[in-house]
Amino acid sequence: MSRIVTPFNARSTAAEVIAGVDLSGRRAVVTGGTSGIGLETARALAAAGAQVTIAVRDADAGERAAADIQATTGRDIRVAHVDLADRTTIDAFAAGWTGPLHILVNNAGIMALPERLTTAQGWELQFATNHLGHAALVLGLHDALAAAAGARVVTVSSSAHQRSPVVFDDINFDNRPYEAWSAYGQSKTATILFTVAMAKQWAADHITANALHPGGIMTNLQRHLDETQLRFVGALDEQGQRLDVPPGWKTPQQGAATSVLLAASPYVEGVAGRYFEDGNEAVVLREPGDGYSGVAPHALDANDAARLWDETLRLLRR
Ligand SMILES: NC(=O)c1ccc[n+]([C@@H]2O[C@H](COP(=O)([O-])OP(=O)(O)OC[C@H]3O[C@@H](n4cnc5c(N)ncnc54)[C@H](O)[C@@H]3O)[C@@H](O)[C@H]2O)c1
Repeated sequence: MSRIVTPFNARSTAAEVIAGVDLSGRRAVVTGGTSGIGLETARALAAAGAQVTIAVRDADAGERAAADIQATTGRDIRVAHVDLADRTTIDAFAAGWTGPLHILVNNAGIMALPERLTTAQGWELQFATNHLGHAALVLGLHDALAAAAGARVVTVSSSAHQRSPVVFDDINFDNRPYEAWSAYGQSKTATILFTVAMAKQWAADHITANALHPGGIMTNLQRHLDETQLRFVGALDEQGQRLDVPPGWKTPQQGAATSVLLAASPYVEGVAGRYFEDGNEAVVLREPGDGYSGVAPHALDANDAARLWDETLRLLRR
């Protein structure tokens, strides 16, 4: 399998990646479309003509985001209530969806919670939100995706997947000390493994699935980082103020570019089960890596992907 290379790079914006693409008549769902990368992803898809629904936890924030996108694109945006840590809202949204769904962007996420929090089911919150919630959503929307005959599922992972494989024997940190980055990393590895499995499981339905790292983008995501951590990643100026775009980081419009590429670009037509960054397929690393670029072998392992698919279905049946 040769590596997919496009004309785009780390500096490309969502608007540049989607220029010339007409999404009229296509329907798209973007989770977490209220801020950061999701907001810019929804905006770019809407600007290209798609009928976009943002699936959001906070309805007021959703309405504000929809008004913002409408003001810049002239397109109506639908807002749906979906809390990815609350199964009932996911199931209600999926059950209420009618007709084909052409694009699903699993974008919402939480990062590096300083303490171990769990859902009502006892699932560690980052695993529950970043992976299980999206898995329930994707599975609930399967028939709508299949009906689109060529649907694309795009999942926003992170280079932080390099920090941990899925620890199948103790996913919820019941028997090991909780560590924020291991928990986030595990959840993001799960999103890639699930993508690999989905691409295989649903190939006959003409549904493609790919995952990505968006780059470093200063958003609400970093709200759990303390000053030391923010300083370590270069996110503060000399006065200790957060920089909008620290050196080497991206703007939200650049951060949305790889999501939009995978959601709509002809450059990746038919491509499935792969992991991208900076608009191109990432290099597969020999070992987990430095946490910045490339994809770790533990995130593409076919056996772990099949195991996670089965384990996810089992957990969601509970
Ligand atoms: N910003 C970065 O540097 C960076 C780097 C790597 C990966 N990512 C990933 O990019 C994605 C988008 O993050 P962002 O940087 O735009 O952050 P953000 O905080 O601005 O956006 C995250 C979105 O997810 C939503 N969300 C969180 N929990 C939710 C829940 N339970 N149900 C529904 N929605 C929920 C939030 O409301 C928000 O709209 C995340 O998956 C994140 O892990 C971001």
